[in-house]
Amino acid sequence: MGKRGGRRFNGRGGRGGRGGQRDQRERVDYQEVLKQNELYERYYNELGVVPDEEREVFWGALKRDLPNSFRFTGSKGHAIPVQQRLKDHYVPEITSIRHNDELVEPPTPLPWFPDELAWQMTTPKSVVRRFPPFASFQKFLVSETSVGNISRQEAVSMIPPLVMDVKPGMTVLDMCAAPGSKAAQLVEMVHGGEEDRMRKVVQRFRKEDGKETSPDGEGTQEEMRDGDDENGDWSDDGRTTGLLIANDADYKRAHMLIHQMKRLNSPNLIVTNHDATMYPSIKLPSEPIHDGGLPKSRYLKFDRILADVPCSGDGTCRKNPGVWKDWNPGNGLGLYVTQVRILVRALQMLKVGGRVVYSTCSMNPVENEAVVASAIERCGGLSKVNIVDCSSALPKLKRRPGLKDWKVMDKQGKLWQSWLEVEGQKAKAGPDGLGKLVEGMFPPSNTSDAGGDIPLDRCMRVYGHLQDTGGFFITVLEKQIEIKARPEAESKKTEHKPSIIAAVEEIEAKPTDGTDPLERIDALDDMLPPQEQENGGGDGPSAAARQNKENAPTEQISSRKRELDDEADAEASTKRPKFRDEVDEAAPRGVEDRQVHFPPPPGAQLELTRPETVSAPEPEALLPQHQKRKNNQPFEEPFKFLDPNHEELQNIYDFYHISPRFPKERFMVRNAMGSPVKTIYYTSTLARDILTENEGKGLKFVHCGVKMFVKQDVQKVGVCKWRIQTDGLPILESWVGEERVVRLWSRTTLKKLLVEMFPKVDGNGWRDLGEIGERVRDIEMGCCVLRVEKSEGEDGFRQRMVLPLWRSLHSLNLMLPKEDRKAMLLRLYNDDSPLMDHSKDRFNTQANGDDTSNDVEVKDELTVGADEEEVAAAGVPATEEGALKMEDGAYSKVEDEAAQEVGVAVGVRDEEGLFNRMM
Ligand SMILES: C[S@@+](CC[C@H](N)C(=O)[O-])C[C@H]1O[C@@H](n2cnc3c(N)ncnc32)[C@H](O)[C@@H]1O
Repeated sequence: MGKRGGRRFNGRGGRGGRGGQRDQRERVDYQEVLKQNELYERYYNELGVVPDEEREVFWGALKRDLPNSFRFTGSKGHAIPVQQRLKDHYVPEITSIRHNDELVEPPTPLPWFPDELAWQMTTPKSVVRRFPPFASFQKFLVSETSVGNISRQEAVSMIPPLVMDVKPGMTVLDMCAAPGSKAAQLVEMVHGGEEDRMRKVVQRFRKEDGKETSPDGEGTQEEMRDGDDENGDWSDDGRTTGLLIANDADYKRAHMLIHQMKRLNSPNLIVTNHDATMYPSIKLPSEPIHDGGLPKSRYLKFDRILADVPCSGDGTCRKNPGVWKDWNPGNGLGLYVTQVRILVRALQMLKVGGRVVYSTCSMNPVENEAVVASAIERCGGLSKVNIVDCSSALPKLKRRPGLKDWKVMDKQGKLWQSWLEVEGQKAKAGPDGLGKLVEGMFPPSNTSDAGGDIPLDRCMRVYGHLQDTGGFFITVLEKQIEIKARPEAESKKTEHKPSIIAAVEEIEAKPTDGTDPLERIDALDDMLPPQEQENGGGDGPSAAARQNKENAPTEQISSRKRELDDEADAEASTKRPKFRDEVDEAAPRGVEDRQVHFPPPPGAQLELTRPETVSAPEPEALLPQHQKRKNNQPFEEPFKFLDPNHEELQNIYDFYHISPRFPKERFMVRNAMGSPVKTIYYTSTLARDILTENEGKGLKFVHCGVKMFVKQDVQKVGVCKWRIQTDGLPILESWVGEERVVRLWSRTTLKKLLVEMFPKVDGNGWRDLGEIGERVRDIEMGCCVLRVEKSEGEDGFRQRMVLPLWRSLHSLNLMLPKEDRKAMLLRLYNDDSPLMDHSKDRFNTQANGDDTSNDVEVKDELTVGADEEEVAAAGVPATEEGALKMEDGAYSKVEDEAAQEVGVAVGVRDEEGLFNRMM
């Protein structure tokens, strides 16, 4: 074991070939990778992370392919039917498949994940993709993944959110969140139980109002009383009042995160783009003043924080073969300082009694136990911050205790027992070669500044051989009382060296309007009672930031930055090749790309966040004034909240007969004028307060809000131009008046609506639409809500569903993207037959000259590939009257006589990625 040599890393992925240049994205078969790295193996063997007798199975597991794991996502109500389909249909099907003369092992639930909502499968992806008997299972996976019901996620990566103990209503921060698998879990937790609560509240409200129409007899007063005691978050009519702020320092990755999170449609999510080592304090509205004094500034503190920090990722070698090739001790050493800074900042922003979960997918104690111990020490010791004993959490998860003793390997591969030994060497031979080693990387002594023996054994280590997973490290920290973190300069254990990235970014981020972010940062102390402040309570982010700023005047920063860049370049974080087996057709490319664990050197990271690499920006001079970039940051449209009495909102409320009880002051738009031009978003109250209170103060908000209403053209005066967007429907539907609701009970009817786009309603068409025929014949044109109700019998549904429906002049249409229709057909009816588009029939009939209908012709090919620019070039605004709009798959065709006269079709892809057709 541990010998270098043998087969060279070659061929499809590795080095060699074309002038020695490595193609970063080339696919390599994991089996072909040489799984040897002398330093990597020697280090972990010397540390004794597992007992000698386990060594062989430990390394054996790390050299095997990682099973594929996935999670059913969304609310429970959403996830359970999809999970049920897997259990009832695909597991039995797979159990009977033979591959290479052996029965295939079907997917199995991860024993430690609640409610069997996460599964793992040992059959290689390549087999599932190519072996014909898997075809229908593969189709299921792809289709449910494409609509966001299944999310591929490494099993161990699911652990940190599970031990955070997030309750609905909590305020949660995910400091390093991209690409967002854990953030998705967290946002689901913030919304826990919301569906049930919201429905119960509506039913109670309707009963009180004498309008009870519940067809399924659910939500009796009895249940309501029981429910009131559960889950606690009833203050906003059952909607969750909690918040997740998901952050990533890399602008591009922050957008990857948005892409991942958007499909969860949470109004309780904000995405930010900051360096977590100096995450800015977020201002809250001041409390009302009663005694005539000055309003006191308030800043947000969090109930839960996840610090899933950038790390060397050496626990991911089962799926990132680059680890075998590139592992070197410098990777972990170089990250220690940033990791400590992120954790200390997390602890500063935490409420007393709150929890920070610190995690990495590295097995290296320098990135794990050493970081935890150093952060505790910097925050004032165990009386301030303690490690939570999680031995009773996730009882079926096999794990090992954190290390209390370890050695540190320097960049040359020499192992050091203790800091004393390093100091001895320094005294003898000078610091050469010891540059990265600092005292904090070594095990804390019992007499450490932590005020006692830090119970590092409460940290959790997960190894690959225990449950056939990757390696992972998780620690839960609890804040006992308010803290004032010791500046790094005073902490003899941490490297006394400014974070150049942090310092440069801080200076760049400084608002030009004269508001110094440090003032806000310092003002965090204002949240504390005076005596706690005197006792060292409250700390701004920026013990580190202040120190950096003080220590690093600009010239010094640039020269030191160059120096660090050089150092980091020398360490050359590895950009790994992409291996063939890692390609997942179902998952968005790059989302699971673990390259992040080999973060680029600091200088490169700065580069990554530069707007130039994000997209080719307009030359600054050509941009309208409100779009000029500030501080070299990419431009983000502002978040502007609508006046609750805005005429457009009033029209919407009137048309849909929305209950006045549904809040009106949470609607916003994303344009500088603050006018509802195209899309109206909905946010929670706390998200709104944060966005408005911090506007123009240097905070980099990059996403918030759920699309609730989208404007489109209509065929008749009086029809509301604002359709309800699928994203916001679950939040709003219960409050929409019966006047705009269509109810459906039969599976046969829904199937027809899913398979057929634009079924005819006029003439005798409505007669083919089953139990909804008369209702849709008579309902006013425009958008309405289709309620699929629970009912008994073979043709009934066991789950209720709500879908948006559009009634146009002659036809009807479910406003669902094609992938959603197909996924539902597969899940509910095991049907993957092609969809039928009746608007095309009408087009053909008209073309043959034997149709008298007024419908407007639709030709698919005219829209495909067209985008907004084309419309702009054609001089037709996207929402111009007379337009015929068509969504990509979600046809919301508006048949308009005026449009017919235009006679030219132009396709537009709007901001939702949907096609709008202009005629
Ligand atoms: C291990 S990944 C996070 C994975 C993520 N929690 C998930 O579950 O999908 C670390 C992330 O930290 C980000 N990052 C690196 N340095 C950072 C910093 N100083 N502040 C905030 N984010 C940082 C990287 O861009 C990367 O996306």
